[in-house]
Amino acid sequence: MAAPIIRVGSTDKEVSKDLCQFVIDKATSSIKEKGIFTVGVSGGSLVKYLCNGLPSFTTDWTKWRIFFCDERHVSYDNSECTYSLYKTGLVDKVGMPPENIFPINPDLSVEDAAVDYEKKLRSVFPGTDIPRFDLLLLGMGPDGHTCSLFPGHQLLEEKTRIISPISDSPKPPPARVTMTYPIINNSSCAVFASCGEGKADIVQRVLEGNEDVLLPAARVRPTNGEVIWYLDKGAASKLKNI
Ligand SMILES: O=C(O)[C@H](O)[C@@H](O)[C@H](O)[C@H](O)COP(=O)(O)O
Repeated sequence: MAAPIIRVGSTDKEVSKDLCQFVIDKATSSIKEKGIFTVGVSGGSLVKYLCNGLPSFTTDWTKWRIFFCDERHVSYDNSECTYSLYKTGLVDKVGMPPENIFPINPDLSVEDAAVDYEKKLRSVFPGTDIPRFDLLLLGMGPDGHTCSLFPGHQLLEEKTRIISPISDSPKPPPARVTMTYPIINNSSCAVFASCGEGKADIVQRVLEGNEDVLLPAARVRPTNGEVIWYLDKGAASKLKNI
């Protein structure tokens, strides 16, 4: 895999604008090429970056298929529910058909919700052993986690399941459903967005560190794909090689 591409904006607002432009360009080329755009989104600050920027763009929203790189296993009316944040912040705003976004079912147990979600996901990628997303949009926590894949967790070693439950997430809430590396590293393009000086240390460790135990975000290395980092000046402030 080629080295990650790093794009630095002066503020988080500029990161949001540049990131959304990139997402729209990806969608445009995927829709032109295949008639569909498959994208995975994450929670946390990424919700703000995408929902503040994407609604102002023109695209054929009917051709989008939005999945979740991870989701908290909480009811839809819980403020922690990532799906509900995108439903109100993007889907309803742009008039996207609600059937084009695929939530995790909070009424099932976390294990059954993961199985149910994988079935829904595979229905959009018929005939493929491991679905290949056009784009995965990721965040990274201060400990280097991404999706709901946390340092030292046995899920980092998952080699067969593409979607897995987790019930001991160190980042609350504890119960979640997450993509695993087999599907993440089969994507065409994985994009991280991180802003703020609080992320500077972990960004430097992930992008320039040579730690023998790779941090979860550093393990995102699509076999036939690219990794792009959208950072603001604060998050990039400790990088030496840019
Ligand atoms: O739902 C979640 O909790 C996320 O998917 C999680 O992986 C998030 O992306 C990181 O924790 C970074 O979050 P921030 O960008 O808000 O620090």
